Amino acid sequence: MTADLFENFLLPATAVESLEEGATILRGWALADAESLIHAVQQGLMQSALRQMSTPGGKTMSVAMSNFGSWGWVSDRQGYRYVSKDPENAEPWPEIPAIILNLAQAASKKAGFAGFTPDACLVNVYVPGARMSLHQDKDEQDMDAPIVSISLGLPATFLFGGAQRRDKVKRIFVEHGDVLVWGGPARLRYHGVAPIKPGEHPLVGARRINLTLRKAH
Ligand SMILES: O=C(O)CCC(=O)C(=O)O
Ligand SMILES: [Fe+2]
Repeated sequence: MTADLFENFLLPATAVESLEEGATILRGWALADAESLIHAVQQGLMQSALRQMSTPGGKTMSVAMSNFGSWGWVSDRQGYRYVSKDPENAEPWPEIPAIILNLAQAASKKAGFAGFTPDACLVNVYVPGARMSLHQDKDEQDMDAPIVSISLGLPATFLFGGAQRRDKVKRIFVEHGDVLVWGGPARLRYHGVAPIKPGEHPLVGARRINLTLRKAH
């Protein structure tokens, strides 16, 4: 019996799927750390609570959000931007928990982007019915840095489009523990999330949690 038969015995399987040049799905990459990640998110949210922001056009977003890191993404009547303090409490955003930072850095390296140093972690919480319409992530200063997106809780259909809004969209089923990385030639791809289907996840209930790590500055 060979040793390598047991080499990865205790590690959950991670399958690496290439979506296109610069875009990778790491299936199950966050699975082993999921409980610790969720715990870290809950801790951070005690300091900077979830809130439903409004779009520049005045609509309330269906996704509830908060941020960890030196910079937090916000939206209001003035537009989209990164700010260093939580407008709700005028305090700096909580630090990015080490477990989240380490995982994002390992994932980006695995996907071909070594040296990723995110300074912003957007926390998106979806309840069934919540969605995110097609958009580009373009409020960051450094387009050389990739985006790492961690999915926890209820599954979702991630919409991954092209360089133009009208381009064909791939529908990607993402579930608890999956990590998406996109950067380089794929950095400005349109993307979004289809309405979350009703369901119950054993760790987080009727919710999907998404952590999006970026380098804002
Ligand atoms: O929830 C997701 O998977 C995507 C979130 C996203 O695209 C964003 O926050 O910019
Ligand atoms: Fe996005």
